[in-house]
Amino acid sequence: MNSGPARPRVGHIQFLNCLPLYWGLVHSGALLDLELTKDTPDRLAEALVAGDLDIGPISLVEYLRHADELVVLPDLAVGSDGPVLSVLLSTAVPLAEVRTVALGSTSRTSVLLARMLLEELHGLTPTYVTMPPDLPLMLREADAAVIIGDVALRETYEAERDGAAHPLGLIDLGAAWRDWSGLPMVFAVWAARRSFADQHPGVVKEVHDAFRAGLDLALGDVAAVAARAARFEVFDPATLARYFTTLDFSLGERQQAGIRAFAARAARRGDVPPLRTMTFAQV
Ligand SMILES: C=C(O[C@@H]1C=C(C(=O)O)C=C[C@H]1O)C(=O)O
Repeated sequence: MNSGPARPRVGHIQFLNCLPLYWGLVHSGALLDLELTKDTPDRLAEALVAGDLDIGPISLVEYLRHADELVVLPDLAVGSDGPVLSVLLSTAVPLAEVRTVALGSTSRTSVLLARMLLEELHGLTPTYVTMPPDLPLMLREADAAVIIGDVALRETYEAERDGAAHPLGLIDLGAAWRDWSGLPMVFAVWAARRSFADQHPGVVKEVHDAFRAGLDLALGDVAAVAARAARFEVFDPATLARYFTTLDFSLGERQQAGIRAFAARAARRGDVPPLRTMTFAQV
């Protein structure tokens, strides 16, 4: 039997932030044409850079570190233009007294954003420790913690529910970035390995089309996506619907300006090489 061409190896962030994309792939049937790997953002970035994945989401900082090996898929990102709800600096002491910060190990971009804000905006010089994303454990070791994804979304909603009784301070880093820079924050983009895109431009276009169409499908029916997702999540449908519509999945001019502003700051600190140009996949 002829083995036929292999399915593209595609990454998927196993956080609620990417559930609308997954819904779209399921409903369009495009999922059948992909070999999908679900994982945390840190591991997906590592796999894409190592060549174990062909296409996938990549934390912005890891993209900036490997921009020469990657091409960006247009019109797709995980970001926010203001509050994001799921990227937090959580504090157990007043901000000015923060001396130690635990950085969640699944994040590359939000942890750097938090460091920039603490050091450059607030003039603090804390010491940092990287830890698994477990907030109570992190705050046992440090005065503050940076968390992303579902863990952070839960903390946002508990803080809203508790009001003044909530024991922790909370800074939404999407909101903090916009206040500081005036721009949207892009936490992750989708990219293909440049060598894969050169060899299989049609496949990259197909995957991009499937993502974009799937996302439009999901965002066009957010109530249904939220209701279905709520069956197996701790969040209620209204909470999920609000989250899915707060996230900014676009990668337009303002989002790209946000990327350039973040990249310039990160490069100035020596955390990433200077960004020359963002090369987009031909789709
Ligand atoms: C908005 C989010 O965006 C993310 C944040 C990332 C990071 O900080 O490195 C990476 C991928 C995205 O999942 C989130 O996870 O809540």
